Order: sequence, then C-alpha cells, then structure tokens
Amino acid sequence: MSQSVLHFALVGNPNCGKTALFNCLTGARAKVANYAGVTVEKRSGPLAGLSRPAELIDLPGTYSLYVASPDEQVARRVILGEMPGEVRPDALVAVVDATNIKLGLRLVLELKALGLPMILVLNLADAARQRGINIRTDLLAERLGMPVVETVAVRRNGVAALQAALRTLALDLKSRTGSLGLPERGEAVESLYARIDALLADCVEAPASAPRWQDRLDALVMHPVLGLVILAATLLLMFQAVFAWAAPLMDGIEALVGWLGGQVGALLPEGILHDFVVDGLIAGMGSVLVFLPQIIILFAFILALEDSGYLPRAAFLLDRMMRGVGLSGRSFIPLLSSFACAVPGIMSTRSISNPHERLVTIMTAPLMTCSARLPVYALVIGAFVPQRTVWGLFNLQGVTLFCLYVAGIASAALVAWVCRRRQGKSESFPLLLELPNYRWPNLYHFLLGLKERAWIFLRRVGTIILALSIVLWFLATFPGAPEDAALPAIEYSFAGKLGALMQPLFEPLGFSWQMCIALIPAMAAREVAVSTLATVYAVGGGDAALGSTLAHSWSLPVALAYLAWFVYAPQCLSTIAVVRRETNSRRATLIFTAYLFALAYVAALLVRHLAAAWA
Ligand SMILES: Nc1nc2c(ncn2[C@@H]2O[C@H](COP(=O)(O)OP(=O)(O)OP(=O)(O)O)[C@@H](O)[C@H]2O)c(=O)[nH]1
Ligand SMILES: [Mg+2]
Repeated sequence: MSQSVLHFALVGNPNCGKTALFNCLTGARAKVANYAGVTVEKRSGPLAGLSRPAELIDLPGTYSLYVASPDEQVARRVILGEMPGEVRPDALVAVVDATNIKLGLRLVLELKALGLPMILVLNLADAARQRGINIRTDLLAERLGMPVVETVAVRRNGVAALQAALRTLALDLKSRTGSLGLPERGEAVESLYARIDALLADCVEAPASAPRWQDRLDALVMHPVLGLVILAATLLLMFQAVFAWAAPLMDGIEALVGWLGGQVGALLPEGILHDFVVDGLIAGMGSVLVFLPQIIILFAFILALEDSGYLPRAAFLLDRMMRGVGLSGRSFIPLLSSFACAVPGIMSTRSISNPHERLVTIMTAPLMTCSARLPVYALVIGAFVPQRTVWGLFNLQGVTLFCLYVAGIASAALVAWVCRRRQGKSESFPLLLELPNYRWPNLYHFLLGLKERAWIFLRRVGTIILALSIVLWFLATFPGAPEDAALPAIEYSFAGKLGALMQPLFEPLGFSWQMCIALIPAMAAREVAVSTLATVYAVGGGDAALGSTLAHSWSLPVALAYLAWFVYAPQCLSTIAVVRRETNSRRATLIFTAYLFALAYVAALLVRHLAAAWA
C-alpha cells in the first residue's frame, strides 16, 4: 500500500521559536532572530523519523485566526487549506512561548476548535524556568486533551520527546484533503479569557511580573532622549569597530594576495598571460576580498543586535519619526533587512497591507546602506580620511562611515515625507510591534549567521566579481597602444575610450574617466567599483597600494562626491529588477531608477562644491 505524505504545520505567536524548532526537526537553516515577523512566508522541509513520509511547514507567527494582517493571513490560509495548490495540514504543532503562556493559549484554544490532531510545545522552557515559572505539563495535557512537550529549541532540549510525540501522532493519522471552514467564533472573548485564566490558575505557577531589570533597561533604552543617545552610540561603536578591528586582518589578506601574485607571477613568463593572471585575476579579486573582515565585523554586530531583542525597541523609538513621514513599524523589517541587501528587503514589503506605504518602503529601501557598498566606502574613507581621534573617543573614519549610513536613512525619511505630502494625509497606522524579551544572543545562530554572510560574500567574489574583473581587464588592455603612443597605454583601450565618452557627463562632479568607467560594472555589483579602480589604475602604470594611488589622483572634494554618489545611485541591476517584479509597473520602476540617479547626481554636485568651498 502506498502511503501519502503527512503534513504537519508549526503554528504559534510571533517570536516563540517556531523557526528554531523547524530547523531542529528538519535540519534546515532558516533565519531565526529575536523580533516578531522574521518568517514572512511559509517554508517546508522533510520530517524524518516517522513511520511514514512527512513534511513540516513553518509559518509566520499569528496571534489569532480571527484577526489577521497579510502575513498572518498566510498562516490562517495554510491551516484552513485555503491556499490554492497546497494541501491542508493533517495535524498541528502549536508552539507557545512558555514565558507568555496566556497569549499563546488563546491561539491554542482557537486551533483546538478546528478539530485537527494537535501537539502543544512549550518552547523557551529555559527562560521560563529562569523566571520561576513552573508548568504542570501533565495536568495541562489532560485538560487540553493533547500531548504537551517542553522544549528549548536553541539547545535541542526536548526535541527527542517532541519527535516521539510526533511519531505517536503519526501512527493513526489519516491524511485528508479539502479545505476546513473557520468555525464561527463560538464564545465571547471574555469567556475565552476566563477559560484561559482557569487553566493557568490550575497548571501554572508564576511570579507576579517579568524581571525588574528588563523594565529598567527598557526605561533607559526607550527614553525619548537618552534612547536616541544610546542608539547613536551603539551605531558609532559598530562603525568604529569596522575600521579599528579589521585593520590587522585586512593587512594579512592583502599580504597574502600580494604573495600569491608574486608566486604565480614568477611561474608565468612575462607577457600577456602573466599580466592577465596577476593584474586581472589576482589583483582584481584580491582588491575586493580584503574587505571580508569588515563585512564580518559589521554582520557580527547586526546579528548580535538582532538576537538580543534591542532592534524592535530601536524601531519603537524611531516610530514617532517614522510615523511623521508616513511609514510605520511595518516598514521596519523590510528597511532593516535592506542594510544587508535591498533585494530581500524589497521582497519582504509584501507583508505591508497599505499599498501606498508599501510603495514608499520599496522606493526608500535602497537608501539603506547595503553591505555591497561597504568596500567602496571603506576604500575611499581609508584613502582620504585620516585615522584621527575625535571627541576623545571616536575615530574619524568610523564617524565618516556613520555619517554615510545616517545620510541614507535621513534621505529615506525625506523621500517618504515628500511622498506623503503628495499623497495627502492618510490614516495613521498604529505600531504593532511586539517587544520581545532581552536575551543573550545564541552563539550557534550567531556563528551560523556569520558563516552564511561570509559565504555569500566569498561567492560573490568568486563568481560575479571574478567575471567582471576578467571582462574589465580585457577592456582595459585591448586594443594596445600604438607605436608612437604619447599617453599611458590604457587611454587607447576600450575602457579608456568608454571612460572618455562618459566623462563629460560627470565633469561637473569632478569624476575622472577612471571613476566613470568604474560605475559601469558596479551596476552589476557595487563592490566591483573597487576592483575596477584597481585594474584601471594598475594597468595605467600605478603600482602602489590602491588607496594611496587614489589619494594622489583624486582631490578630497571629488572623493567625497564619489561617496555621495554611492549613497544614492541605484547601482544595482538586481534591485531594479526586483522593484519591477514587486511593483509590477514599468512606470514605477522607471521613476525609481530616475529619481535615485538624479538624487545621486545632485548630492555629488553639492558635496563637491560645499567641500571645495570649505577647504
Ligand atoms: N533561550 C531560548 N531562546 C530561544 C528558544 N527558542 C528560540 N529562541 C530564540 O527566540 C527568538 C525567536 O526565534 P524564532 O525561531 O525566530 O521565532 P519564530 O517563532 O520563528 O518567530 P517569527 O518567525 O518572527 O514568528 C530567537 O532569538 C531565538 O534564538 C529557546 O528555547 N530558548
Ligand atoms: Mg520564524
């Protein structure tokens, strides 16, 4: 007899550890972080160890089946089998945050009314125990009429017991098809809560309130003035670290790349192949690779902050300002993920139900500084900004980087504000963002996240950056200079000609033809601006380290103008493509691209002239 696949779904409030459990049970590596709304789309994986083939589905968090925002609707529709082309789950694994059982039980009782077989998981059992919360699981199981398992998903505690419960449940489970109607809400909310209170009174012993230190910390962190100071200091520290801590590692990588170039160069006879391998391949990739330590340090901070519970508080703090410009807490997660890369950021705007707010979020997401800009920023800052201490504490390079990030954020706010003025006053959206408990970042997730980030970067270096470096080297090498050449050879090459063609357009900004040519491959990946500059300046006869070459070739105002250009310019074809896909409008995509290029041009022009006037 062939057996059909069983489907189990993980259901629960946001941030109760569903995805952490999903990863334990399926061996997946989906993103886990300490704020509500991390999972926005359903995801499934194979559930091994049962007597029959089975699949586990991870869903976005939801508070209730009866009120639903768009991402909560995903959960509801999957559970009820209303998703076209998807089978309805045969059984549910309800996950409840053991430190917040009351909220979780409301959903559990709603789910139970659906009549599907269920297991209740009390996750975060470690945090509950620490707070002196004591749960009589066997009594709770008896009263609810379903198995109850305590787990600590991040340490895999209780996962074996959960697997055993799943096995037992699977034994006499029949897979069914067809959708399930949402039953009429049978009772008033008051009586639902009365039932929950009775359950809690019998099964849970808990101290009266959450620990005091969390409240004290909140009072500090969310104080309207002090909170902003803390936020600014945190970010400054982060950018500080990017420069201060990375330096020795970067020197190491640079030395390694130089050594490799020397070794390989010695093996190859002088000539075109030698130049291609040493100047095109090794120098091109190496010039980007040196930024790996900075990328890792940046993400170490972001990942630690993500898991600590601080970020939603920062959003809460900024909510007033966000609301002032027509955005709300709903835009927070898309904008936050845009700091890594605008592409997933723009995709996650799907959870915003208001179309205008969604469009504004899409339009402003690329102004959040993505990690591909870091190498460009770091190169130019390293070359032009002295390593000086300012205000007795901060390093001028870190402060400059901080300013570039803030320039992006402030501009996004301005753009959102202008859009809102044009749209007219819309209803104000309340911030529906739950404040999670503070928590020490989980080391395993932290390291896993870092590894993933490093890998994404290395893969970019090994694929797109490598490919573009090769193309660029050819463009910069051929055709060769004539016999009676008066200028450096590169000026006769395709790259030189193309740069010369573009240069008049960028003349007002002071960009040299080399700076212009670097903008073209940077459309495919911003980092390539760095390797292109390395190639065009190396091939042009310079041999010193790229930074000092630039410091000699560009003036400070022009270097700052180049930075300003990169803050705004939509130098990324994948972002433009994803905007086209998500807005499904050619007009919106065109406006998006045009307005960002225009902004980049104006900003660079202003910066150049202001800096020149100042100096
Ligand atoms: N101490 C402790 N932390 C946990 C446990 N399970 C999950 N976490 C942490 O809780 C946070 C939320 O975990 P996720 O798995 O992302 O939660 P989720 O329910 O999938 O959240 P959404 O997708 O936003 O609905 C993360 O910071 C985890 O590291 C646990 O058992 N103990
Ligand atoms: Mg999740």
